[in-house]
Amino acid sequence: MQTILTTNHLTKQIGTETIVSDLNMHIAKGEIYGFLGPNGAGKTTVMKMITNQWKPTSGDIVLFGEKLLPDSYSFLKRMGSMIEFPVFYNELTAEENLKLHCEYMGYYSPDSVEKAMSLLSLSDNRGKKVKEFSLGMKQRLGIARAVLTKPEFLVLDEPTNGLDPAGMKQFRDLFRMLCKEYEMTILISSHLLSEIESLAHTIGIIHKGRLVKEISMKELTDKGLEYLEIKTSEITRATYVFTECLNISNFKVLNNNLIRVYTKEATSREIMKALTENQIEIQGFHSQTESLEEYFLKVTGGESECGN
Ligand SMILES: Nc1ncnc2c1ncn2[C@@H]1O[C@H](COP(=O)(O)OP(=O)(O)OP(=O)(O)O)[C@@H](O)[C@H]1O
Repeated sequence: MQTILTTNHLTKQIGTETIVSDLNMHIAKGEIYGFLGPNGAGKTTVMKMITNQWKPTSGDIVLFGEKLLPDSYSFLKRMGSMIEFPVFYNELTAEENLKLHCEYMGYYSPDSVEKAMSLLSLSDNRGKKVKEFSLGMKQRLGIARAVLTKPEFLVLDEPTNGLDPAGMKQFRDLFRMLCKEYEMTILISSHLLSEIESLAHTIGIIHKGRLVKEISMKELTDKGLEYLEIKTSEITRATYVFTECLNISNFKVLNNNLIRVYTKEATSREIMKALTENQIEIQGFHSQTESLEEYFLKVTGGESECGN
């Protein structure tokens, strides 16, 4: 599997504050990588370093197989990005802004501007000055500019900001299409779990500047987020049975009579059998599936500010 981007111990300090810390991220060619984290986690900072806007304090970034250096301008031609709020020449029209970007990037393809505007449903507004654009329209124009030169790698920072639900869905469909038909690799940040869940092949979860988890959606699904919740007044003995008899390490004591066991290491039948054989009184026993949202809260220590 070819890798488009790897970061090695990527760290960014501003003043005395470490905003991104020892971050090791891996993005495979052709995938949509969902970069998930609560507000202020460090997503934008990482994206600014990847797009060479900010220099890392330490660590490095390997992009398209080569180390990114402060003067690595050629890489940028292979990338499209929209980070934070897109900025345009407000007195120029949407079409003029896009044409200008093509010139700036040295990209000459006669129908690219038209195509990008049509992909983003902007064709009817081509002649409108950007200063007359709504926030959602600017966001569309930002994506149009990012995809204009058919980049291999697209870096999008919370691209659905300012969009209504129909617009969000349209964007998701567009990203899937760009990935599948244009073979673009896409890094997309979000604090909205629902957005990432249905889109990404891999998710990286950042929390307080650290990548706390990087996992493929397939692995996440296969791993199974199914768990059993067992109610018993004999928590200590039950945990002993898990570790000593069943060799289960993935469980969590929720309170003094409730325990949650992630069931990949043993079947629920085996768990029930072992508990009853050890004369542990079971007051409740049921299986549930953890949502990605719960998973996210778990790995970020329950401090997420996420919402749907
Ligand atoms: N120029 C700066 N100077 C000092 N601190 C900064 C600067 N830019 C960002 N930070 C701080 O770095 C941390 C990470 O910010 P960043 O914007 O990367 O997070 P984020 O995950 O993109 O958040 P959000 O989802 O709110 O956009 C925050 O605590 C922020 O206050």
